[in-house]
Amino acid sequence: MTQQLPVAVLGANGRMGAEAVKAVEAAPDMKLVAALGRGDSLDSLVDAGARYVVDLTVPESTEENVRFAVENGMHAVVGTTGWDLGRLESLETLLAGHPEVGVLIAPNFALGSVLTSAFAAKASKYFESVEIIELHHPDKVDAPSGTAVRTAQLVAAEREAAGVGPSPDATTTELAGARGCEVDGVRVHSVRLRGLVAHQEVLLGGPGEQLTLRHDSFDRASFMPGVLLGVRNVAAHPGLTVGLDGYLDLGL
Ligand SMILES: NC(=O)C1=CN([C@@H]2O[C@H](COP(=O)(O)OP(=O)(O)OC[C@H]3O[C@@H](n4cnc5c(N)ncnc54)[C@H](O)[C@@H]3O)[C@@H](O)[C@H]2O)C=CC1
Ligand SMILES: O=C(O)C1=N[C@H](C(=O)O)C[C@H](O)C1
Repeated sequence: MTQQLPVAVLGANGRMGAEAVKAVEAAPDMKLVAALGRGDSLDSLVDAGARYVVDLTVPESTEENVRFAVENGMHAVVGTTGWDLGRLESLETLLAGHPEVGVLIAPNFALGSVLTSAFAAKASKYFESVEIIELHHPDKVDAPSGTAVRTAQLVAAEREAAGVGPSPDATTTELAGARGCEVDGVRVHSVRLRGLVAHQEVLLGGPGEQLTLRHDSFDRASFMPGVLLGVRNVAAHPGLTVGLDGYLDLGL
């Protein structure tokens, strides 16, 4: 058997981290060498011989964690939200000094979600209107979701390239928040409801018709194949990759 990939999970006591620990332990080509929770020292990653770091922590911690990984030559697979343009630019600058290291920032590890975002972006230039509704469990600390932000960015880029204007909207009077927030000109609405896990709808509207693209993660098991795929591929993709689609051949 080929050598197992030495993997560390950060945020190991969280909802996603606990699931990732189980997934890595069950993967025959990986060895879990560290499982860190809040307050644990990052130096223990070096002592444990980690070569791959899976970050599933919180927006306040993830940047420092990834910086530590990169500076110590470890590849990072990151599911944590909060990676805005400024953070991504700083990370790219850091990675330029460590050209052998790969980092994957994956707003969503579920294959169905990645496909939904890609399909939505492709379809969006054929419709006058587009809005996104993301629906999550009420323990989520950030809104809108990272997935919705990423989807809106992909949609906006595709529409701009095709010369499609903004979605029509005659609203002149609004109770604050009634029309959601705007990401790159695309309206995003966030629902938080007990019982939900992670769900998203992209609504596309044209005269007399509507196309709805919906993805549902009913269980965090849905994210694990993507986490493992990320670990298996990150070393072969030095530098920064945003979105699991960067490792897939979607042919779109
Ligand atoms: N990319 C994807 O497919 C998915 C991404 N997420 C994102 O992953 C992140 C985690 O989500 P959940 O597991 O639901 O949150 P959670 O709150 O259950 O878990 C986060 C854990 O990280 C720990 N933590 C905070 N700072 C830390 C540090 N410096 N080192 C080690 N551990 C630290 C916390 O104590 C907590 O146990 C969120 O940003 C969420 O949006 C969640 C689901 C899927
Ligand atoms: O916090 C969550 O639960 C999730 N976070 C990610 C996001 O913000 O998009 C991925 C998924 O939606 C679940």
